Amino acid sequence: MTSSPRTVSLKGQALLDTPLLNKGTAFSHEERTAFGLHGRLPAAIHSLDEQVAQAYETVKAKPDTLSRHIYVRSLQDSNETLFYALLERHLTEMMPLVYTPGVGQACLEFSHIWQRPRGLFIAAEHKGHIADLIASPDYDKVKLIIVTDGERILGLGDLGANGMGIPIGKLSLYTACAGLNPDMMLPITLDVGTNNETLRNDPSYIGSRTPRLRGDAYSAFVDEFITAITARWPHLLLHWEDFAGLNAAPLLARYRNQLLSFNDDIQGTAAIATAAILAGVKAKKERLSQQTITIVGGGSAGCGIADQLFQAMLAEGTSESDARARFFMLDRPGLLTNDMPNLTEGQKRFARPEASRDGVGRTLEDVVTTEHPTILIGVSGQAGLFTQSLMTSMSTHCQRPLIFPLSNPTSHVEATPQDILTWTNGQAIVSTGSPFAPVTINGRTIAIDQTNNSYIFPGLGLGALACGAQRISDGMLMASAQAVAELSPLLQDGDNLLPPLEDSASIARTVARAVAYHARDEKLCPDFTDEDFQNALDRLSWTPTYQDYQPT
Ligand SMILES: O=C([O-])CC(=O)C(=O)O
Ligand SMILES: [Mg+2]
Repeated sequence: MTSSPRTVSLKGQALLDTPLLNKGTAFSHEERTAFGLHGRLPAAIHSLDEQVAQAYETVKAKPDTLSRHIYVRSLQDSNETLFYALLERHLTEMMPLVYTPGVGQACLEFSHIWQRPRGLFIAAEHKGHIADLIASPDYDKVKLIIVTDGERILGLGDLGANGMGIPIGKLSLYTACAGLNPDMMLPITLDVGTNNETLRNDPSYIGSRTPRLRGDAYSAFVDEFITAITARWPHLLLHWEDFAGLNAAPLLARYRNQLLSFNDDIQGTAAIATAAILAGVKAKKERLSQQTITIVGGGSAGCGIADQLFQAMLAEGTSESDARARFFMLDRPGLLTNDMPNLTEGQKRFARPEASRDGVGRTLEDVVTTEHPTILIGVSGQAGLFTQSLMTSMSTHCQRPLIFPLSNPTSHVEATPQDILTWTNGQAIVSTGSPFAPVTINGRTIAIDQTNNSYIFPGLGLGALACGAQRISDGMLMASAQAVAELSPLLQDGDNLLPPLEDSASIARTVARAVAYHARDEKLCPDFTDEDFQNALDRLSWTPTYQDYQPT
């Protein structure tokens, strides 16, 4: 308990129903008297530590991931201090529940497990009235929004309004990892319909049962949303999440200079993949521009990763044409080539100059056996794509190939780390997007790195908000990648590419600092001193502890 009591105006049930103020059984006898809580609460009085210990036991006793997810989410909706204390103290165990893979399952079941509103569902029928939806004083403190339209939820595809689980889960990591105050966050789902027939036919589906808005109607809707939020919160950070490939990059390009915003799947994923690869390449005492990089999946993540690795090669002094030649990008038609119709702008940048066979490109097997990639990245959403023969081929041509099956959640991974390490006889440096248990191979136990944008976005957001940046530049993202790369245990004789997740708080601070100082160098924010920056971090920060309350 802190010494200076907080003045609280709510009383009775209203106080217990406010998750950021509720303490449950931790209300003291005096507080129960002052706020009319006697009888509304059972007799026992517990400390936060006791509550966390009890909640932890309850989580462990649940039979499966979904029930654990439902339980921890119910804590968030009833007592956020307890929820975040639990997350912070058991981060590596709790993250897979509130985040991938648990959140993937929760999104699949979202309509069935939905109990209490959190965040905003802005539906197509609200067109013309979006400003009214956000006018409430309830939203006065908002500084950070994660928005999705639910069309590409992890590797699970179009989940419509069920995708709301993702902004909720990702926002909780801003607090659990970077310490951002949860009272400044708002998860938003743009419910523009869904093309998922199964959902539309599910009587319990909570979203709009219409086909997705497309074309001009979609653009006008998002435009109204952006106009409304920038008028309401001029200093907002908007984090775009899990939009489908056809919209993700165009939306980012359209708005990234209009407001402080980034797309986590394109830029956050790219930054962490770059961090892990830079660390791996440096540990092998090689240069990035010497690598041959195969990326399977030409969606937002694949194109984002290619762009950022390309920039990192240029920074090594390589020419544009030499750098481009290092990339092989594959998608559904196989190796992407210039002559293919309907390539996205991002794919065009990495399509190869050779001719396809009537729109069909070379297979992944062909590319691996003939081009001898040293780095293989899977962002395809297709489980099992990295076969044994492919992995053997990778390790035949490269002593220590970097193999990153990054698709989420776990069920969509291109190959499990266990299989990859077995098939390559422990030669591969493996990193996944979702969490995996350590693998023992040839008597050596290897912890599997999670090359997930959760290493980047909490610190990126914290840094950008703290320095008051006007926008998020490519340079700020590269600074975040370099900051994480420098923390790599592999560079200090450790086994892993990335620092452990338990260090998330200090990683987020390091990333925040790198991002903010880079923004200052680029003159994207007002000048600041170290002390200003520290004060700004403190103003944005929150720790899950209980304060004493006194009534107004
Ligand atoms: O949510 C995650 O774990 C990473 C991510 O952004 C995605 O897979 O879309
Ligand atoms: Mg995502």
